Amino acid sequence: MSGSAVSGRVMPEGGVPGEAVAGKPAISVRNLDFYYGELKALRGISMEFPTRKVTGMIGPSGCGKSTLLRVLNRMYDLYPGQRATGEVIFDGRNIIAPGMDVNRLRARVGMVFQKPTPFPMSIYDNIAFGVKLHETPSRSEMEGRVEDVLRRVALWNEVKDRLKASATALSGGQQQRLCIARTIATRPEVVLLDEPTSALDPVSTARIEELLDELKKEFTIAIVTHNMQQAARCADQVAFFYLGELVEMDSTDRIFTAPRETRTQDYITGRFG
Ligand SMILES: Nc1ncnc2c1ncn2[C@@H]1O[C@H](COP(=O)(O)OP(=O)(O)OP(=O)(O)O)[C@@H](O)[C@H]1O
Repeated sequence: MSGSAVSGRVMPEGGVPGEAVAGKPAISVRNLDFYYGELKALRGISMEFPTRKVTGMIGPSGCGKSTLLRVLNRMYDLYPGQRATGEVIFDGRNIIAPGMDVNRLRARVGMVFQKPTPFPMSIYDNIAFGVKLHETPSRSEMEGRVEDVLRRVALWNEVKDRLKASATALSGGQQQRLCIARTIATRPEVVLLDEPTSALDPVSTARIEELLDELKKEFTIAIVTHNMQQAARCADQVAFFYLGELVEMDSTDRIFTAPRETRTQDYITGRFG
């Protein structure tokens, strides 16, 4: 076995999980703990999210995957009693330290949720709304931006004649693509996706997965999924979590063909979870 055991966790040769996948990290997590009141939901997480790669996050229900995503753009700040310690370095700064402009952070580290969550407004305004929070583009620039992001999520042809219609009238798959368009419209560096296809049919799921392949040319992506095939298809590296700990993270091939840890092997072969 290559790699070294650190605190009961197996790391790739030479250091922090994530370094096995080449490239400069967009986000580096160091010794992160997270608490919901008294409950410690994340324990000593250290990992890298390589730039313009897809990091898949897997593990049984309650192991802390969504919690980690919520730390990466400080979504937890909205809830009293929730706190993080350690370091999450993004663009040279520890984003969980006080003094961070969290609104700006959330534009740079965008999030897409499990259930499509379009705002109750038009398709056009769903995209324009977030952009206007951070920029003041001219009307024609905004129109160009809306068209561009709708094309990139392969929704333009379906909606170009009804941009002023309500987004809530779209199908679930269309709504999720709109939510991804809305997220990338603020030109983030990182896109976080929390089980983005679990509420969608197989055709819509396939379209979102194709889209991820396109998006990773431009964005660093972290995706939580319960679907092993999806992780295998989409991710460059996969992190397996169990009871709030990062058990193992490595290239997707390695995790699915030769995991170092028995718990990872048991999970990916369906023995628990
Ligand atoms: N708002 C909350 N208040 C208190 N505890 C919470 C809260 N949200 C999550 N937890 C707890 O934190 C732990 C991690 O939960 P989290 O939702 O991150 O897991 P998960 O791996 O994303 O699970 P799932 O796959 O079911 O979405 C669990 O023990 C959960 O019960």
